[in-house]
Amino acid sequence: MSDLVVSTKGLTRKFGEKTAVNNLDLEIRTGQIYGFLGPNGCGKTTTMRMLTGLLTPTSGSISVLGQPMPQSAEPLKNEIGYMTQIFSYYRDMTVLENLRFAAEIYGMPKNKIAGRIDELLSTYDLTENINQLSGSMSGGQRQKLALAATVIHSPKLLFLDEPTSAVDPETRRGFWEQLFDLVDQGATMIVSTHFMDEAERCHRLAILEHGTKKADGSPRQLMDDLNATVVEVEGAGLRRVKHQLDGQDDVLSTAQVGARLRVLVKKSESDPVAMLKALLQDYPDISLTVQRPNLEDVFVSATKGDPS
Ligand SMILES: Nc1ncnc2c1ncn2[C@@H]1O[C@H](COP(=O)(O)OP(=O)(O)OP(=O)(O)O)[C@@H](O)[C@H]1O
Repeated sequence: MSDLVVSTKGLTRKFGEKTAVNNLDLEIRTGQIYGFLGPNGCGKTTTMRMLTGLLTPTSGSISVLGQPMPQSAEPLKNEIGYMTQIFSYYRDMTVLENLRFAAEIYGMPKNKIAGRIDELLSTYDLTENINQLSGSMSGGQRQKLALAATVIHSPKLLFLDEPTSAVDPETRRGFWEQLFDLVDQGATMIVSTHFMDEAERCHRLAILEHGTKKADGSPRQLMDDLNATVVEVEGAGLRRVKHQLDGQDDVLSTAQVGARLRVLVKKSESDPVAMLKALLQDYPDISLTVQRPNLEDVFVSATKGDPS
């Protein structure tokens, strides 16, 4: 049996003249956290809406859990959970009321609802908030409620659209621990993000820009396969050094990170340090060292853009 949970071929969505998603081929396997990494407007939400059957593609095909989308959206409703970018539960309802409402939407058997809600309140640390209006909760608590409501029917496949963009780093870490618990229980998930640290936690990633997939693979594989050498420059006058290097043929990008300038040099350059030294003869006191690539380097090299 195929372990493909989601596959698409040539998936495209246009809005008038605008191509939001362009010829996207995806293969997402069971038990993975698969990330869509890209800046605002690169097509992450549009892709998720097509994969969940909420939006019809302009062209291309989609298979989700072995069934065609959007035709199978209704029968697959109970197998899928979708946590949208904006909190989509009722702010003027309590935590308990929202969870009961979600259970009813999924048509859960009445005798299972109370037990499942108790379980979720405890897992997501919401027991004390049970009678609190969700509109009066903190962003982190609301996010836990949204996740609890999304998984109330124990879906096999979860879509999470920029789930942690409104919460602090500690809450984000805790949230990811909960995602790994869900994977451990057998779920597969697709998570969109524009945070590098979040993308690095995914098993696999697709880097998207202007609706096009620029690269995909595991974060480690993408870093190992980077088509550039990373050189860090340290010393005085980094802003001037940057301006000197920007636009040079073999320099893909420069970015200042604190007191260092991170320079991506084309892989075809056999001695990038010597090449940079030659360009920077007027700066005798700077030091240059080759560094391991990180995911941001991969992103910059794949898109030559700004991760926003
Ligand atoms: N209903 C729509 N009508 C017209 N254009 C749309 C529509 N939905 C999305 N778009 C456009 O398609 C492109 C992709 O948008 P999308 O929301 O998928 O990006 P995204 O990567 O999810 O970004 P964000 O995180 O900001 O939502 C954008 O240029 C957007 O303006």
